[in-house]
Amino acid sequence: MLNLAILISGRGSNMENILKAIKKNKIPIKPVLVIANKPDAKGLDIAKKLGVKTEIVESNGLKGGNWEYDSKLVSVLEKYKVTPQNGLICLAGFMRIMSPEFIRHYKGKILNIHPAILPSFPGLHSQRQALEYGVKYSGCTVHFVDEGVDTGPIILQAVVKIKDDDTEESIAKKILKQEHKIYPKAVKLFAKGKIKIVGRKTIIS
Ligand SMILES: Nc1nc2c(c(=O)[nH]1)N[C@@H](CN(C=O)c1ccc(C(=O)N[C@@H](CCC(=O)O)C(=O)O)cc1)CN2
Ligand SMILES: NCC(=O)N[C@@H]1O[C@H](COP(=O)([O-])[O-])[C@@H](O)[C@H]1O
Repeated sequence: MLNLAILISGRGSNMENILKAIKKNKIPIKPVLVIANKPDAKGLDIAKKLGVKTEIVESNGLKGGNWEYDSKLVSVLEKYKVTPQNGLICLAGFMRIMSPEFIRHYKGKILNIHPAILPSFPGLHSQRQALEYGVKYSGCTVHFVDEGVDTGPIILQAVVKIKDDDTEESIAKKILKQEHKIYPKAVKLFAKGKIKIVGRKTIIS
């Protein structure tokens, strides 16, 4: 069975949702670790209450895309036997760009949830980008993480309608509801070996 590590920076609602779905739906993957890059990440206590080990690997001002930081992550991940051979890493509100070295080390073993229908509105504050652009629909995307920002092969997407009286907060709230539906589904598909990467696309069996 694969070992799962979930990386967070804050609230951790996607992490919590994945852990509860694994237990409730008997998803064949073993959650062994939650890592936060911020010591005050609220999700850490939630993970502990759900019986999952936690570690803090602080950024200490190191910019994203930095192997000095990511190499520390790899040491912790391997301590918990989350290796390229038997591991899956889920980025869940982990607000750091992963370095090319980290991506190469865990090639095809890193997923991310993004609060927009990629390739629209990559990067930060995607819900605000959607509001300011005036789109009528937005949503969320689970994708493989590659060396680009939010450019990896897409696994699952879900759509929400944007109404004229929506705010950044109300948009984020309804997108998050969809995130909580598709991320556990993507973890289940990966754990069951149902996802095949073909070029820059995925084939789901
Ligand atoms: N190599 C990749 N790393 C990450 C990806 C990815 O697609 N490729 N996805 C992100 C998640 N994410 C959007 O979904 C995202 C997270 C963070 C940033 C960003 O610009 N971070 C800044 C710091 C911001 C901060 O500290 O608040 C940075 O890292 O310098 C953009 C997109 C996860 N990583
Ligand atoms: N660009 C990355 C990004 O914006 N990620 C977003 O951060 C939130 C984390 O919430 P959570 O901590 O409650 O899971 C989620 O909405 C996730 O899509």
